[in-house]
Amino acid sequence: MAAQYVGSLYDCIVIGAGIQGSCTAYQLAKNKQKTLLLEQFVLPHSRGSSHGQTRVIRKTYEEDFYVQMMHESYELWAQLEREAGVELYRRTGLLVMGPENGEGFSRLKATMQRHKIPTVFLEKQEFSQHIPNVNLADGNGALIDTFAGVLYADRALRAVQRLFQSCGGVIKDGEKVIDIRPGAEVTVTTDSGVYRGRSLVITAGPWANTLLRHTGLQLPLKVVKINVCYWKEEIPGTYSVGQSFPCFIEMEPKEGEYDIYGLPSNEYPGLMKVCYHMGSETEPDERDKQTDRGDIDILVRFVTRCLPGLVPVPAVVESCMYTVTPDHNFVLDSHPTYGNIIIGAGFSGHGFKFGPIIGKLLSQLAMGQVPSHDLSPFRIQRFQSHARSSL
Ligand SMILES: Cc1cc2nc3c(=O)[nH]c(=O)nc-3n(C[C@H](O)[C@H](O)[C@H](O)COP(=O)(O)OP(=O)(O)OC[C@H]3O[C@@H](n4cnc5c(N)ncnc54)[C@H](O)[C@@H]3O)c2cc1C
Ligand SMILES: O=C(O)[C@@H]1CCCC=N1
Repeated sequence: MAAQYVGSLYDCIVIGAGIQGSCTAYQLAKNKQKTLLLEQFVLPHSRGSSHGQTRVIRKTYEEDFYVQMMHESYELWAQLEREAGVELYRRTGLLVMGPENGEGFSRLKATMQRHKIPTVFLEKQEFSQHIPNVNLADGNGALIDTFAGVLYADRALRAVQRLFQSCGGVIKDGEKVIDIRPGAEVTVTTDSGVYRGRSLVITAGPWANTLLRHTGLQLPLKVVKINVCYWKEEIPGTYSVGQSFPCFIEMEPKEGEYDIYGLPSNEYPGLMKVCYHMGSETEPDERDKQTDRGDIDILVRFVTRCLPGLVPVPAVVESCMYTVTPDHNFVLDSHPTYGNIIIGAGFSGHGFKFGPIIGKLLSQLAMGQVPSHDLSPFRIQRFQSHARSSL
């Protein structure tokens, strides 16, 4: 057999140049680690989870651990803006509407108060004065997280990748990883090369399990296609950033249904993004064959009831994917058998805002450091009854 050429040794190889892999690679390079970032598609691309113009950023979480991570993530986004010299965040506020006496909404209110997050609690009588052109459902309460806003996602991803390269990091795009050989030095084979790393970070989004198979591990991840819907304003500007319209989340619109969320019209003038926080299962490489529109039916009913200034038929539908864990919490952990393989996965449709802090935490794991936040909610061990390991 012909000897295969094995390329130079990196301190760390990161697989996947979505927001999590790119932020991790940047943190590693900033810490003087010789780092290679591998991406299967030619960049930029729209086949994973990090593309598109906008994402919501907020501290509005029920769980203390997410709020604590978001405190630092906001600081790191601001630092990225300074380093890159581009605007990545626009403050709009976030309106949260939810069953006033429901468990989720009550927990959210309590967490906001406990963490002293600047919040306006809206009484029913004053709701339409503060938020015109929105119908608050009977039985719903409302609050505004005043520092929440919009992240410019595509711009942020490009900025982080640029900063990574400016620290000496190497990006090889259009190179699909086809094999991983664990060991003291991990060997990573792509369709056009072989690389070695002292550590490996797998941040492959919807393809996480495809790659983890090479390491004998499978996680309970469900990949779903999201129909990203934009809706036309009857009167252009009604729900726009220019009119200070906030992002919003409606929690549990109906029993058994997932949240619905929206962002003010901005990237496509006259169109507001309103989406359902779940989709139908898909294979990541077969996304466009998944044509279920049940989520769009739910959105049409919601827009008709709640947002009377929008035409209740989506004007633009784009596609994206979530990789969802059973508890909707992330996976941030070392591989159970190979301590130098680090996994960032299962971001469950809410990971973008955490990109910089996740990058910091995964890089700390890859460098063998103690992570600066408690990662116990994100351990693989919590899936013990689900995880299928062939090791
Ligand atoms: C419609 C939508 C709306 C969202 N809204 C929000 C929001 O408002 N706020 C928020 O915080 N989050 C939001 N999210 C979630 C957030 O965008 C994701 O959690 C985040 O982008 C996940 O990033 P990732 O890097 O894990 O995955 P990806 O972006 O999918 O990156 C993984 C990368 O790995 C590459 N890869 C996979 N396999 C290989 C291989 N074999 N070789 C080389 N490369 C490989 C892929 O090509 C891909 O580029 C939203 C997501 C969607 C889809
Ligand atoms: O993560 C977010 O903030 C958005 C909006 C709520 C549902 C999922 N993504």
